[in-house]
Amino acid sequence: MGCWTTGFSFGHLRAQSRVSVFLTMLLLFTYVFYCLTGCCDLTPSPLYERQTFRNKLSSEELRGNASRQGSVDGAAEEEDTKHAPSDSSNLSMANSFGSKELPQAIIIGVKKGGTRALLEFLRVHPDVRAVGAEPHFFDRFYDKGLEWYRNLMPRTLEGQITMEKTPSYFVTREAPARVFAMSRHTKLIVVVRDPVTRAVSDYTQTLSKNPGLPSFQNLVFKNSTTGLIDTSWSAVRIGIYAKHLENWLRYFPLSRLLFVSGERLVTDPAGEMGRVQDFLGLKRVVTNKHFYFNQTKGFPCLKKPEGSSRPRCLGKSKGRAHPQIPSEVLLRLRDFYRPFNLKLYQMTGQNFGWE
Ligand SMILES: Nc1ncnc2c1ncn2[C@@H]1O[C@H](COP(=O)(O)OS(=O)(=O)O)[C@@H](OP(=O)(O)O)[C@H]1O
Repeated sequence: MGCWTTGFSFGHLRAQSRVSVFLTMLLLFTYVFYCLTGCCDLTPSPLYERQTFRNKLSSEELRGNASRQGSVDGAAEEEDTKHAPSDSSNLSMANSFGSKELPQAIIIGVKKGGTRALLEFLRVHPDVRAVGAEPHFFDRFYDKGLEWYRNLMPRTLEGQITMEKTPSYFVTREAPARVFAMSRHTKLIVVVRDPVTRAVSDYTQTLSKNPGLPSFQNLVFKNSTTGLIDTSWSAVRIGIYAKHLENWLRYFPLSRLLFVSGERLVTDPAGEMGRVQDFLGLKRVVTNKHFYFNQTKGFPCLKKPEGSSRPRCLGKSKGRAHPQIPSEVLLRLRDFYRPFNLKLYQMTGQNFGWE
């Protein structure tokens, strides 16, 4: 009886150790497989970075994103999770090679100019790696330091360009000095759009979040009888491009800046992309064959965006219908902007054709 009990215990123990060896092997195998698919980054970014970046920095973009299917406007981090399985594993692989670098080129503005479209079009280029969400480093999070900023960037290989877009940089007083302190060689891209349409687009976005907002005409005038425009309203202020540009030219020569026409980005995306690729010193890879005009959307869309095998347009928050604004209000605003527009044409040597 005693012998039987002892024999049983040994057998039991042997079985137990076999199970634990099996479990250890299984764990090891799973870990190795996990790493091979690029999911175990050896230099993981701090939890703060991941959470804050997703939840706070890009909240506007991510919020828009959550409700969309098959769109590319918003944080790429979120979008990547919506790709087909093969696409996402390719992306994980891509994310595990190379090193994180500070951006060599930044889309600094302007809000509602077409910055998302430009970034997504650029991401088609194999030599461009860009962070999808807006980091807001040079305006809101500068005190977090350059290392924090660099950690937000995707990994790049030799010869690839790191990019980001945060349209509010263009109108941030401190931004030029800060970007200059990072690198005087940073290439700066500004997508400009008719300031009147831009103001209406800006207003439309705010209205979509706050339906109780006063009317455009109520906000645009300081004094509606005299027709005095309220330049303290950000929707108006952002469109005084020449003023903001003066601020950048204190630090950067004009040759470091490229002005993209927001209008032509819609009517001739390949043409504008040609200029952008030249400016960035890239081969002209993104061409006409990458775009098609989507009649329903009313905008050019990508045949195959980065990491996807399906054509995709930007989401619902891009290309919204604008509310009807009385024509006399728009005319008054147009008069207001005219001298600033002419100044911009003179400063840049480009006529954007806004009447
Ligand atoms: N291809 C394509 N698809 C959709 N939308 C396009 C495209 N190209 C330019 N646009 C215009 O981009 C406007 C939004 O600009 P931004 O992306 O700079 O907006 S944001 O500042 O990031 O919120 C957006 O403004 P609204 O039309 O007022 O919504 C569009 O007119």
